Amino acid sequence: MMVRLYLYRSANIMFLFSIGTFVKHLPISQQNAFYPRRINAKRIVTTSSHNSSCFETLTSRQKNQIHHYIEALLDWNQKMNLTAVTDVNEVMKRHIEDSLAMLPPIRDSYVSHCNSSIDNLKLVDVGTGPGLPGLVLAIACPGWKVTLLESMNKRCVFLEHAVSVTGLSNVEVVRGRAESLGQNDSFREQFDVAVARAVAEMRVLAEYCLPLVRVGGLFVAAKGHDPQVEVQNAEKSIQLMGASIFQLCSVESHSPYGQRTAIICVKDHPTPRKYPRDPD
Ligand SMILES: C[S@@+](CC[C@H](N)C(=O)[O-])C[C@H]1O[C@@H](n2cnc3c(N)ncnc32)[C@H](O)[C@@H]1O
Repeated sequence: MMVRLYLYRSANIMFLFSIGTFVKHLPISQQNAFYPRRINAKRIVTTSSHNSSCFETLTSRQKNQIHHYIEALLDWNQKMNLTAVTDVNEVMKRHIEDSLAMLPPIRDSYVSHCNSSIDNLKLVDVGTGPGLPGLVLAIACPGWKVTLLESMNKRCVFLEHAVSVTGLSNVEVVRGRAESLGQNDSFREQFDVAVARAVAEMRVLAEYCLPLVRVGGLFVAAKGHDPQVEVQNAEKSIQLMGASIFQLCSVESHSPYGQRTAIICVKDHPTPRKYPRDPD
């Protein structure tokens, strides 16, 4: 009897585990059929996958700029820790294509939601590191005004060098912490879009990024294929910052990371003055 009960329970656990694993690997839009009430997003969409790489759509001038950037990145990487990737082709796939993959969701959601032209958008990349995705987006969209925000001085020195070798005139490098800039009126609520990739979990990122976004603007976080729990844990923080989750967008990236998710939040109200809080 005991053995039968044990076998029955084990079979149930195995079944639930395999369903969980199966669901985790579905695109976001289909995952939500299994978790209908988990995330309070206004739209759950999957972008069409791109058969050709985003890089191929760039002009030859832009492709050259990307090549100069990669050269500088790998050269300086020998002296300072900028990336774990050390091969040109890998940088192209893991960093360039992965950054460019964020463009369609940014463009689509901005055009469908924000009442201003996308051509001269003001974007801040929070925790840009060596310029990802911000510097790559600045190359792809020369009409945008891009601010690269980074707290580490030596990375900012590299960023200034990268801006110089690529000949970009639409990029400003700012050294500082997002928590401080969010309380500085020259930056607070001054951007149409804030982006962040590989900086912190969503709950923390919301407090870094949303104070910088104007009312009606967007915060776009680049995440992996399974951000459900992270997003759920961040819902309260996003609301506190005056925003709501507008869209979860699966992005077919040409990078080896495969499917990525763009989490898109829209700023509905001004952020209360006490946010972002001082980390010290
Ligand atoms: C893991 S790196 C990711 C860099 C880049 N976004 C990428 O995708 O490769 C995180 C970067 O965020 C910076 N950073 C972390 N917290 C920050 C903050 N509060 N304000 C500004 N930069 C921050 C770090 O110095 C680091 O360069």
